[in-house]
Parts: sequence; structure tokens; C-alpha cells
Amino acid sequence: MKTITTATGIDCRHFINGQYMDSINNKTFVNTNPANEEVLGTVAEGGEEEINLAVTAARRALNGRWKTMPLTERSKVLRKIGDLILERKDELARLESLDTGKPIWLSSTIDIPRAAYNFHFFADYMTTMGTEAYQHDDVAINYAVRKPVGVVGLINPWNLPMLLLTWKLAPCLAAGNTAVMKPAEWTPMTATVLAEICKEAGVPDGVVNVVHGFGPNSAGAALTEHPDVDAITFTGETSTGTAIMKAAANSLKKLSYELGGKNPNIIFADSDLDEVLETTIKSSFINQGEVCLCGSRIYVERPAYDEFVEKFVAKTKELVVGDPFKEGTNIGAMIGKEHYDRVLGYIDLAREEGGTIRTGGGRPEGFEKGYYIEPTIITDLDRNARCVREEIFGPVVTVIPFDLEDEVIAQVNDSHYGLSASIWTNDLRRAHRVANEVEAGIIWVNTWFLRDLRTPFGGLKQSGIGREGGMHSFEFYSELKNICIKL
Ligand SMILES: O=C(O)C(=O)/C=C/C=C/O
Repeated sequence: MKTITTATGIDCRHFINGQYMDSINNKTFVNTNPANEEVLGTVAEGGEEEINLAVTAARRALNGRWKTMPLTERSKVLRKIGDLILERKDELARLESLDTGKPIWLSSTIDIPRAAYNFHFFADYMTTMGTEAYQHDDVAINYAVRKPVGVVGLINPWNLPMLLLTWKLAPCLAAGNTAVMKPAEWTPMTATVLAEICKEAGVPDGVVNVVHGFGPNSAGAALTEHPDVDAITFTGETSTGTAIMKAAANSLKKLSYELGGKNPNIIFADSDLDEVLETTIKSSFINQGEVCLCGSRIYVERPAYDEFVEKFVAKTKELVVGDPFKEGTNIGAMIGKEHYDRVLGYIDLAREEGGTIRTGGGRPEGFEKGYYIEPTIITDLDRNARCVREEIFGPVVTVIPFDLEDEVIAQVNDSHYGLSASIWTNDLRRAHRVANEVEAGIIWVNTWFLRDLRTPFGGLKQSGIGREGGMHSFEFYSELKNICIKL
């Protein structure tokens, strides 16, 4: 594997049964850097044949060394993966920023360290797991044992590629499963390197497999339809989630989904505005707004509305959009042309819907190449405007005033999403009351994206199915068997 010494990328091949390999038909597709539209390398284009090879390897590996390996040894392997990720942090951060367009400081301080922590966390957590037992009078004793689900398909998004891949792969392996990973076509590089890191850490051949591909009838579709894949875990757009569910239905696969969101950020007038602004800049624009948890619907209690908007616009204007590898860049490039056009389309729609663009609103000056969009704040939109209701997944937020608590809760809950929400207030009772009423799976009060990996993580409604995190990951990545012994 060519390590990164220049601003170029690497060629990405499949990783099946412990070996890198090209596609059987030698087909490849080009991987492009969204920050300058230059070629980073080629990617093996996988399909049904490569998925079949990977699933066969994963099935065989289920009953090999991985099954007989003592729990403490498997825990050490996961810990070693985390260690090796940290050893290669700079290389992995560079690859992640080349693939995604996100600033290198973000890859280096969040994406890659969190990827390592995902493995370190589950390496520890897996050794603390218990199950349950019940004494049935003097008649019988019942006890439950956890067994792996089996072969798991991991279909990975492009916004936080390594953070999210490891968030799923770590518990998947901790529970004794084997994995076939399908990275997003725009971000193949860190997943490709992760495969060799797993092998170096002692993961037996066939336990971890990577198959690249894109578009319809590709590796992703083959993985979701494969009869010998027991479960699918997916993070991404709600519409793709629906398609996967249909494909997985015939073989009744177990599904874990973290899907889209249109997350409210509710700011009451009694909150500390400076503290609110510092976090709201992040929850609005970090990672180019390409985070499913971003607070893209901002509701401000009317007494604080004008001051908030004025200060929020001023701070947003200070943000630097540009080269992900340049010191001082706050916002990098969007993932690719298609998404760039889609987000710009929403900004145009906001104008048509009567919105006022307070700052941003398009492509920044001075960029010949690359998919850059200015951080954009929109006010004066009706609550039913599409830009208020639909996920934009870019550096674009709407700000809406409200007067009454019940009013803002009703507006916030009037959505088919229900992933996360932030609530800002110093009124303790109101914080609990509003948190209790908001329909979302993840609520932050006076903060955002503060993560404790033991907590249940996932969305309601069309934002997801199931929860991952701590015990909840094991609920998904294992099967509980109850054994009843007659005394
Ligand atoms: O922090 C996490 O565990 C996580 O899953 C973040 C998801 C962000 C999606 O865009």
C-alpha cells in the first residue's frame, strides 16, 4: 500500500479473504478530489461476483479462528486496530480530507481519533458484557447466551467515512461477526487502508472484507440482496434506506439504520447567547454542513431573535471557505459536483420561497476549481417552506422566530424526521420539559455533538431504525439465545 507522501491519493482495490485484489473484470472507476477536481487514483469497481467472493470468505471465517478466539484475545485485536489507526493518523487524515474535501484539522482532530476511539471503546466494553438468567422455582434455570448475528453488510456514507465505518465495524467484530464493507464511491481510501490495519492487528483472513462499487446493480445492491448476508447496517439518506429495505426483505435481513435528519436547534431568550453562538456555528457549518446531526432548523425565541441573527451573521461571515489543506480553512469543499449542484439548488429555491439570504448564498469568489459553497443563513421563510422541511445536507441553515414553547414544539415535531435536536435554555424545568416533548432520538441541552458512546444513538420516524452505542450495538450485532435447563 502506497503511503501518502504527496497530495495525491492511492489506488483502491477490493480486500477479500485477507488479500487486496482487482475486480474480476478489471473494471475501475476514477476517484476525484472535490477540492480541486484532480484525480486521486483509481478504484476497483466491484459487483455481484466480488460480493459473492467476499460473502463466501466471510461465511467461512465465521467458523474459523475468529469463533474459537477467546474474548480477551479478540478484545486485544480490537484495541490493536485502534492503536494502529492512531499510529497512521496523519496518513489517514490526509486520505480522508483528500476524499471528502473536509479541512485537514477536522480529519486530524475528529474523524480519525474518533475512529480509533470507536475500537478502543468497544475493545473494553465487550469484556464487560453480561446477559441474563432466571430461576424458575426449583423447576428450571434459564440463562441467555449471546451469539454473533453472522455475516454483516456495512454500507458506509461519504460524510464521515472512517468515523462511521469504525462506529459499526468495531461492535460488529466485538460481537464475533464477520463483515463485508461497501464504502461510499466518493470516499474509498480510508476504508481500503483500514482493511490492512485489521489484518496487521491480527484479524483472521475473511473476517473483514472491502468491496468497492457504485450506482445501481453494483456492489451495494448485490450486498443487500445476497441471501447469505444476515444483517445490514447503513448510515445515509432515507431514500437509500428504503431501497435497501426492499432489497433485504426477501432474505429477512436484520437492519440497523441511521438516516437523514432536519434537526432543530431551539434557542430560548434566557440562554447565554455567546455560548449559543460558538456552538451553533459548529452545529450549522462543521464538515460543510454535511453531518446528519447538523442543526439546520434554528428557532429563536423572539426577544433574542434580532440580536442572535445579527451576531450569527457576523460570526458566519468570518468563516474561511477554501483549500482543505490550508491553515485557517474552516469550511472545505462539498463531496462532489452532484451534491454541490443539489445544495445550490436549495439556495435558489429559498429565494423563490421568499427567503432572505442574510449571508452566503452561493459559490465564493476566487475558485477556478472545486465544489465550494459559502456558509448560508436564510431568514423569513414560512414554516412550510421546502428549505425548512427538507434535508439540504450543506452549509445552509434557516432561522425562524417563535413566541411560545408549545408553538415551537409543534413546529419542531411537524417533520417526518426525528434524529437529533439541541435545546438552549438556563431554565432547568423548561429544558427537561421541552426535551421530553421533542420527537427526536438524540437530544442535546446547552451543547451539540457531545458523545458518550454508551448511550443509545439513532433516530425516530424516517431518521432511522434501531439504536447503536454501548449495549444497543450488541443488541443489533448479536443474537440472544435462551437456554432452559430442567432441574
Ligand atoms: O457520533 C457518532 O457516533 C455518529 O454516528 C455520528 C453520525 C454522524 C452522521 O452524519
